[in-house]
Amino acid sequence: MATVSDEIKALAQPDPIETSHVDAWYMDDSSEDQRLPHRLEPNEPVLLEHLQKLGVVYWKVDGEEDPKLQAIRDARGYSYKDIITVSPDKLPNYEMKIKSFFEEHIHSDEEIRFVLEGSGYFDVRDFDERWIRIDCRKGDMIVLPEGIYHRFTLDTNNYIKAMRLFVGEPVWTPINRPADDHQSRSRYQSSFPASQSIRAH
Ligand SMILES: CSCCC(=O)/C(O)=C/O
Ligand SMILES: [Fe+2]
Repeated sequence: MATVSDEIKALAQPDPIETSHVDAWYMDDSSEDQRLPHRLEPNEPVLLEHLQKLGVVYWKVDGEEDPKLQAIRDARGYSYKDIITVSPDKLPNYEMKIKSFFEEHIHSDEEIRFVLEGSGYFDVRDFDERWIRIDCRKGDMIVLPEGIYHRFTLDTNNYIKAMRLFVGEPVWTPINRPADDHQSRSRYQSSFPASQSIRAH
C-alpha cells in the first residue's frame, strides 16, 4: 500500500517528458536587445529530454496552493523561500541587477525558481557551448543545477514575479565565467559527463 511519503515522492518527481511542455530553443548570436526571443530561423527547438541531460529539472505547478509545490519542497529539502519581483519599478538597483543576472555565471548551489506572474528567459549553455533559451512563465518551476553556466533576462514584458527556493540559508552570489576551476563546475562536469565529451567550437 502506498504511504503518504510515497505519494509526496511521486508528486515531486520531475514532470514526465511525454506530457510536459517546455518552450526552449537554440539562440541566434545577434547582439540585438537581450529581451527579444533570439530564435534561429528556422526555429531549432530543444526538448525537455535534452534539458534533463543538462541537469535542468522542470515542473508545471498550479499556483502556490498546489500540493505539488509542498511535495517538491519536502522531497528536495527546500526549506527557504522568498519572492523576487524583477521589473524597472519594483526591483531596487534594477539596472545593476539586470546586468548582473545576464552575465554568464554559475552558482555553488542549485538555482530554483517558481514563476508566479509574468515571464522571462533562463539561458543555459549546452554541452557544445551553444546557448539554449528557456521561456519561463506563470506556473513554470525550474531548477538549474549547481555549476551550470547560465544567465537570466526579462523578456519585452519587463516583468516577472518568482518564488526563490533554497536548501538552508540562501547564497545568491553569482560566480562569473570563467569559473572552470571552481569546484561546483567540476562537480557539474562529473555529474553530467556528456559535458566533457563534446568540445566547444
Ligand atoms: C526570476 S529570478 C531573477 C534571476 C536570478 O535570480 C538569478 O540568480 C539569475 O541567475
Ligand atoms: Fe544565476
